[in-house]
Amino acid sequence: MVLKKADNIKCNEDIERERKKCSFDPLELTHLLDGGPEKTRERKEREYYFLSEPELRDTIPQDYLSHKEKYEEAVRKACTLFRKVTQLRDKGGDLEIFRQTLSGMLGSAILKDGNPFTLHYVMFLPTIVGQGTVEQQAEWMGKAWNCDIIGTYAQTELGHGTFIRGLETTAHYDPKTQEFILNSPTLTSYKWWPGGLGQTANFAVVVAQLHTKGVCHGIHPFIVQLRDEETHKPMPGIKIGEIGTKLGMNATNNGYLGFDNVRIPREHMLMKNAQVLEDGTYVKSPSDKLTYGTMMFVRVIILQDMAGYLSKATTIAVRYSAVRRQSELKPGEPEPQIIDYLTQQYKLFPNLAACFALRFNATWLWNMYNCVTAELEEGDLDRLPELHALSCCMKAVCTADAAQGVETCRLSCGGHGYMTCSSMPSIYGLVTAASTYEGENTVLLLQTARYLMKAWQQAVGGMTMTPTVAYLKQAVSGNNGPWSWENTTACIIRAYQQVAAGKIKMCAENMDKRIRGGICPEDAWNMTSVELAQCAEAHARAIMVDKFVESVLELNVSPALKTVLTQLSELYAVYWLLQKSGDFLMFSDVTAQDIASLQKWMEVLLSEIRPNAVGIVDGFDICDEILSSALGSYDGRVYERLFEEASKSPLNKEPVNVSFHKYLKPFLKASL
Ligand SMILES: Cc1cc2nc3c(=O)[nH]c(=O)nc-3n(C[C@H](O)[C@H](O)[C@H](O)COP(=O)(O)OP(=O)(O)OC[C@H]3O[C@@H](n4cnc5c(N)ncnc54)[C@H](O)[C@@H]3O)c2cc1C
Repeated sequence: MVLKKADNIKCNEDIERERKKCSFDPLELTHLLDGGPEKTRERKEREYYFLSEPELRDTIPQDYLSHKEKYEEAVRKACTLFRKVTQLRDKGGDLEIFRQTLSGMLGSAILKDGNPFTLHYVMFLPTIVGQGTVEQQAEWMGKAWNCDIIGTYAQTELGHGTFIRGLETTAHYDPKTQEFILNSPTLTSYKWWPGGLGQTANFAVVVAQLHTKGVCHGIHPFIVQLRDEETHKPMPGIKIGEIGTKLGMNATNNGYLGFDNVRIPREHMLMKNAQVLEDGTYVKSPSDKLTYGTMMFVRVIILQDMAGYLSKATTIAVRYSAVRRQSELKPGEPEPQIIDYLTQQYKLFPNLAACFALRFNATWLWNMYNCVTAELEEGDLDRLPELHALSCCMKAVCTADAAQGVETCRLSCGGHGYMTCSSMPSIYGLVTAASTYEGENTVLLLQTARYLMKAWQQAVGGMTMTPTVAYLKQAVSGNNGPWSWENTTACIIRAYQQVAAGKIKMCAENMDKRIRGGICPEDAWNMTSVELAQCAEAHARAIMVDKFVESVLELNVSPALKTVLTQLSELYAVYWLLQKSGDFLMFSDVTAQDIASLQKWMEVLLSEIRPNAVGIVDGFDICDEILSSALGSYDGRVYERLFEEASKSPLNKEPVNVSFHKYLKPFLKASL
């Protein structure tokens, strides 16, 4: 399909019939998701501006390129892309252009296997803003913003990713020259993973252990020049390269980096928080937590991206399921559309619902992030732990659910979902990486659990609780009020909170028992950590269900759309309850009979959503160029497109491949 839907496109008949069945206006949904008709128009204009640019199109599918060619193509496209982005920005465009073209749907349509410039915008620039002094910002921001330099963020090392205090790169201050000397003392101290580091970036924010006056003050960020600005050759003492091929994101140019007595001026340490004075005196940061700022910002963006990628996967899977006919439901009758199998609906619709859950929760967390940062500017750090705990567990649950969701969507497309031209493999590659980067998911859940353990103690001690853990008070008092189960979201939300509180309480008790039994707190923590990670997940699910339901309730949309969104929020709530039914039976007032009636409710919801499924994904309004999928295009011409894609294989360009003469024929004729 083209960027603008032409009237003369001949669509597959089944998909056309689906569109006629829709009970609401998909355009209203599009406007809601974009934030209004004007925003939709702006987005589409932007998509047209970029996607109609011939230089940004693939001449042959990327999968047929070598690793080196993929990278070179990615750099070519990234330069064209950001030239166009800069032109738009200079005409008064807002920051949303960067979001859309970097990590958003548009960006992943143009650079399908990752963008070697992403780290420059997503980590290098924000770190300078977040951790640089006003003078440092004045010096570096202009250069970085105008792409006079390209930066990356080098934190992870070969030996340490999660445990950043264990990083081994050193930065020793030399007061005589007022320079830091950077070194990689061991093999495991080599930086490993930073995007764009391999052959693209010429500068980096490097995280290293700061030593001054013979004392190590822990990790701090430094701006380091990696490559000469003219020749792009590595600077003296810099050992640099690319780490090799990966499951996905093969064009992001992830790199390694080592230092051999690399000297940088004192002013290159980012000193908004901690400082080193000329004579080497160390001035501590007012709060260690200030350095969390950039990380949290990125996590919120990750949530928004997960919602986008899952919307892409569900659009492909739902449209394909409407076109595909297979087997028979009743003997002798025509083959049904596979979307009519309840098991298929069970694969697709909870993921359709999750797209909205992720979106609404990303917006909610974004608003909270903005409030807390405003409070931070005023010196008020009170809500920082709550925000940090939320961003950790929500990032973990959303990325894990999105990866599982994309994989389920791929499976729902049968064999054709395994083809790269379905786009499912590349979407999965992008999404599953997010479970590891920006905080490994289990580790993040355990960070939230640490907060929840403290919150539990506060609730037990009768202290005032912040809103997102206020439900613990009820669990402490044991006063649940009069209770009879009804199949309503209000009841379900309460049950989710009971589960989270029950699991948190159980962890606190198990920790306590172990410690009282003579086990040291650290070992008790490790021994309880499976349950601790699960209690953080339960907390995230309680929040996500609550915020999804609340967001839909507050929407000012037509009754027809409201009904659909309500069904989706109910499905999301019921689906996850049934997935975790053991927990609900153990910790909430839900009984076995209630589970049976909830199962029925879920089946009803699946059948209610069924006629609107294609309308809902049409409402996501992801154009064919962005979907880039033979299975998911608007016109539903799946089989024609699969053939078109196969014809692009270089192997089909010649009737007989050279290997026949070289190997196959001698083998066949050898009379073994
Ligand atoms: C696609 C991609 C892009 C990346 N980009 C960058 C980048 O631009 N810049 C950068 O600096 N880094 C980057 N990284 C690195 C990334 O930040 C790390 O991989 C991540 O922080 C996890 O660290 P690790 O790989 O050392 O895993 P590990 O920490 O070694 O984790 C391995 C296992 O150990 C477990 N584990 C570790 N610690 C604990 C604990 N305390 N308790 C319980 N279990 C634990 C984990 O749960 C996991 O199962 C990238 C990674 C990927 C995959």
